[in-house]
Amino acid sequence: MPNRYAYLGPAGTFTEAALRTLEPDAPAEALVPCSGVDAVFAEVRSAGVDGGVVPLENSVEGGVTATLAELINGEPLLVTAETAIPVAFTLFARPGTSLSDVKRVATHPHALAQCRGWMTRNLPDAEACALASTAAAAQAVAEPGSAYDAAIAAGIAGERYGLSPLAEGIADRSDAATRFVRITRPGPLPAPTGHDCTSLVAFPHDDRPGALMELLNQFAVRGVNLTRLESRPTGDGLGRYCFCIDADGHVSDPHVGEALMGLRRICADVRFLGSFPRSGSPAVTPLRGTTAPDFPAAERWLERIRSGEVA
Ligand SMILES: O=C(O)C(=O)C[C@]1(C(=O)O)C=C[C@@H](O)C=C1
Repeated sequence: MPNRYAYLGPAGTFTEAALRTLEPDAPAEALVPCSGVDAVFAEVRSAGVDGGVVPLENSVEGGVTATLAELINGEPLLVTAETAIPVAFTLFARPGTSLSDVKRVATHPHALAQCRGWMTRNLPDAEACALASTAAAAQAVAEPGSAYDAAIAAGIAGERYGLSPLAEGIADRSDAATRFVRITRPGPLPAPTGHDCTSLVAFPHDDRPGALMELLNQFAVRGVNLTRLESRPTGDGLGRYCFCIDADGHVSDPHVGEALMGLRRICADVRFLGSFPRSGSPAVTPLRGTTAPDFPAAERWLERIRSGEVA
């Protein structure tokens, strides 16, 4: 039996495209469309599938709240892979519709945010309606007697649901990309590749001067490069935040391991989300004294002086 993967559906979402990139050999019957990000997490947690793929962040609109909330507060899961794919949007309608007929536009809130400029210029009076995904919007527009006149979706979704393009390339930024992650139940970590990302959430003890700097210092002094820092409310009241952090390196790398231990000592809690191969640009050059071999070398030196050897 091939591994089965849940994804934010229906067929034709950017998430499906990401899943096909991550699992190119998975047969169509192994891909399980879900109606929302929370449903993907639920399928993975209940072992209905072997893994799931969800959007994590967009280069224009930022973090995907539903995914972050599940990763931060839900029953712990592991991130085991990532991919970033370019996203471009088309306005689709039922054949025969013209732009002047469009009064209600359905799409995903992240897609709407990326096309806001075009919408303001071209459809200033249209009502925007939030649906669970761009493909769900295209599917809804295609239904007979639909409550919507048009959908903002990926080219592939419009084709799949038999819609006609009214305007292509309507995103405010033509170079936008969304990062997707594969989630699984806790288990063995992906092996280090030398080009990895470690993802975690740090919960500081309390609000005081220098708390965030102290947290960041755990990485800085060990030469661990951070590629993402996002503060999210913990839900425990205004001003209470946790920090979502992505760092270069694998938790089995000595310098990453030391940074995580330092973080664990100074934080109320640290949730490890995973170490997985990084997609995209290579890591920055490590600073002197912070390359991977520098750490075991210093440890051996400490052992020698502790055992009375003259160093
Ligand atoms: O609706 C989709 O097609 C999705 O895969 C979701 C999603 C998102 O959540 O950001 C993915 C990429 C785009 O940025 C817009 C929507």
